[in-house]
Amino acid sequence: MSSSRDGIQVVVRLRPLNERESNNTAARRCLEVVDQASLQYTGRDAPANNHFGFDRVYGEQCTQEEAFEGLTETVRSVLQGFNATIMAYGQTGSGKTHTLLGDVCDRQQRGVVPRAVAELGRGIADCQDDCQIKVTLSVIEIYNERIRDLLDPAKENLQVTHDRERGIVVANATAQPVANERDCVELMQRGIAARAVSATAMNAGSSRSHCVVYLIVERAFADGRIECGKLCLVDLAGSERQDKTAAVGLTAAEGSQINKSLSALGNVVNALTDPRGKAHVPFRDSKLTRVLQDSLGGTARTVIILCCSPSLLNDAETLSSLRFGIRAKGIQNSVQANAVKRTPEQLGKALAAAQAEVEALKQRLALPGSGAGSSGDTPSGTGGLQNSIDSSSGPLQPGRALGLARGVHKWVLVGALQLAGLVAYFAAAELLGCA
Ligand SMILES: Nc1ncnc2c1ncn2[C@@H]1O[C@H](COP(=O)(O)OP(=O)(O)OP(=O)(O)O)[C@@H](O)[C@H]1O
Repeated sequence: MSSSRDGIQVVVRLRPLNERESNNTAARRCLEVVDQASLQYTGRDAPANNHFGFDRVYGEQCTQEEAFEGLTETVRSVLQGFNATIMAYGQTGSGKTHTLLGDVCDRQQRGVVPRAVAELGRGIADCQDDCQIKVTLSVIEIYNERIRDLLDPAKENLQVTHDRERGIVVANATAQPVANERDCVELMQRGIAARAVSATAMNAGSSRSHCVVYLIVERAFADGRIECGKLCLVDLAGSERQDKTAAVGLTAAEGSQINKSLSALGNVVNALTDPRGKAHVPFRDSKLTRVLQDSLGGTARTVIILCCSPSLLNDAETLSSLRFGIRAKGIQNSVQANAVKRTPEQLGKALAAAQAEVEALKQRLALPGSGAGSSGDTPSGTGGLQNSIDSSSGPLQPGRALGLARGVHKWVLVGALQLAGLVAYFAAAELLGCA
């Protein structure tokens, strides 16, 4: 299966100053947009080079529609069997939930998630392939290191597993089939309403959990193949300083869990971009990083939306988000489509074909004069493989050329035999459901 090395895309979105920030006498700004792909940090403790470049920078006047425009290709790739992740990152109150969800019922104000649902709907309508398409929706939250199913909140300690056809998944999370955009939006609203939210001094509707919406698209073809793509939309809880949020009791405890999982995320990003390479990547240090394992350094197309406050009151947090984003931009994913799932009939056919190949190769190895069964002093054994070696190897001595070809011929045949055996093994294992 082919894959391409793709850097994680990082875009920045500035939110407008809020009332408290614009009323504050010290309400100066810490960020200036320079152009569509860069900005300047003008806050305190500015680094020597205070220009930061990203894949795209959206200023305070950016509409929800504009914020989504650059994401359509990523969303549509799910219809070709890719995994894609769109994740909002930033301090508390910086606009993550506004960007990802917005006002789900308002066409102007709806955010990335409902727009992605609509985009998938358009992609399905445009699809020319002869296939049946099924879309399922799951909504989960990671709250205090436990994964809760927001479509069935009684399920509250779900586990993360790896699945061959879909990559990293939350096992046993409700995956509700959805027939149209309206179904999907209604269900999403139900899930989001069950999410843990509290009021803090920084945000009246502060999310106390990381929320992940999964849209899984399965395309079943007439020949039995099933292609599966997964769109993972992540609204992270925001990092917060207890002195600023004025959180106490449960809200403070939640804040410390949020910070802990975000620092695990930072550690994963640091390990993946360690210039010395080969660092251990601590994905298992938190549920959040485990859920994001195929999005960070894995096979998914990933876009991070850095949400930032441009107010000087939040300069330290904004600078920290910019630094996180620059680091994350250095992560390389090996983007590749998911494994195609096959029906038992198809697997049976693959198994029979592999067995036939094994038999044919065994017979060929046993044939006198094949040049592969013995140490190779038979005069023939000059198949297509040898011809290609002879012609590509230049003016070799005849004896040497023949010896080399015989050796290679033997090992290629043995290798092919082993490969065919492996194909047969995996086909049988998958057929029996134990792969
Ligand atoms: N681009 C924007 N335009 C207008 N209002 C915005 C924008 N971004 C955020 N807001 C407003 O700012 C407030 C905080 O935003 P939001 O709840 O999205 O922050 P958050 O980053 O999700 O915070 P938390 O991490 O605490 O959940 C909300 O009232 C939201 O409507």
